[in-house]
Amino acid sequence: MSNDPNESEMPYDSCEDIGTPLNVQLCAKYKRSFAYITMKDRLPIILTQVIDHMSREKENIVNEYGKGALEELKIAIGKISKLKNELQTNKPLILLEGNASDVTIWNAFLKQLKDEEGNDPRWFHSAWLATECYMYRRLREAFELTDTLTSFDPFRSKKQAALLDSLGTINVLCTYVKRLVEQQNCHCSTDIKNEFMKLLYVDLWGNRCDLSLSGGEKVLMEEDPLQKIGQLTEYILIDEAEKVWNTLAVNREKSDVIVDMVLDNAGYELYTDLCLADLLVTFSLASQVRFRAKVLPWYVSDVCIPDFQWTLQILSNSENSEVSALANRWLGHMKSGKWVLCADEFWTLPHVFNQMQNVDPTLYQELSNAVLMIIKGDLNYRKLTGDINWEPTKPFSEALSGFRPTNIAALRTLKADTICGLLAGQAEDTAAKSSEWLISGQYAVVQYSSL
Ligand SMILES: O=P(O)(O)OC[C@H]1O[C@](O)(CO)[C@@H](O)[C@@H]1O
Ligand SMILES: [Mn+2]
Repeated sequence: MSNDPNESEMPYDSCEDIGTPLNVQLCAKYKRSFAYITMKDRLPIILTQVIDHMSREKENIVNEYGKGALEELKIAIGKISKLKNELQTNKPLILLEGNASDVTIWNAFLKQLKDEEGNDPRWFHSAWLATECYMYRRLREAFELTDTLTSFDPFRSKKQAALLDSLGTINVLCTYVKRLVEQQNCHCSTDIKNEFMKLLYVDLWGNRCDLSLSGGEKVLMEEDPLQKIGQLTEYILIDEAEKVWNTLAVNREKSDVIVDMVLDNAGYELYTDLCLADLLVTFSLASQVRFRAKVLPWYVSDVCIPDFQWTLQILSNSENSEVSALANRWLGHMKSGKWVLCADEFWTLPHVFNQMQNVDPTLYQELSNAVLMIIKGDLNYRKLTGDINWEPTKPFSEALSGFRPTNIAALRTLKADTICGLLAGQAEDTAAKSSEWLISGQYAVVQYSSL
């Protein structure tokens, strides 16, 4: 390894052949970690796919964004190739350019991200959470600084295909949910609880469908997700769904009961989010659900505002009359204000959630006005619990490290090597059954922390 901290090097030489030590943040410098595999293999593949997509779709992109887009597309491809090279050769992370509103926060973050020896942050040596978020932000920069491609989303077609490919499952779920919400008066509170639990689990398993883990490949869903719930129970390592229900039940029928849902992936997962959100407002468990989307293309499949709108529009135009009726009902929720769609900058910053109160006090305050915050997915879980290699038995509420805007429910399938809140011996038992238990998406948790 070179002694000159500014000289780039091949990352593989400079990483230690050990796993992540306990109680430190995940980082690609530990070769026996998912962070290392992600930096070395997964992220370069994602960037290559973006470049291939842009080259292949050149004509269509020019048709959509205008003639000037051709030249800017070439320049953007060059920038993304450079970005990939910087990553693969472990260069220092450079500051962001431009006047976008998050640039100052990002650059302040990057400036304080020195390593223990005071060296500049680098792809393989700095916190994985920071470097991976930075990659998506730099990708955005390649389009943001153009005249013609500012609204271009390199993952849009993958997200759209993910929804269209899961229409079979969506049809099945739709028949069930439509009947449920249309017969809202025939349900006693035990029924409502059962239905809530079912849709919560469907929503949980919907998180298996992210496209960043699969390298952009489709993740096919079960034909009938409701039938699968029972078989999947043994894969839920921590199940605090009952506590989530209790929080909602004590506030039922009250006014001003807001539930925030921090969204994760577009496609089938978003559909399951919407089904659960319909149940919440229909059965007076919430007077309003606020969906929290991303402001820029993120981790391949995350929901941005246009993805949310496109999803409702496509479903409302469906030839399947039940699918279109349910989507129209949802458009009605948007119109009436029972559902609100927000996009907040904080979710695409590199900060862990316990920094929200300092970085975005307004968002923290808004979340404090909700009765419950449902946090979807693996990345959000990592940010929620600090992205630290905790002792697996570390209590969930302690791992939140002071982030307590309201009651919190985290719904996550495990796709990164961090976990907390397990019983003694549970991590070892699960690892004995499946060595990939932390990263395969096969296992899940529903974790709850009360205010
Ligand atoms: O969509 P999710 O559930 O946040 O998953 C995102 C993916 O990104 C990572 O957090 C990092 O690449 C993975 O561990 C996970 O597969
Ligand atoms: Mn995601």
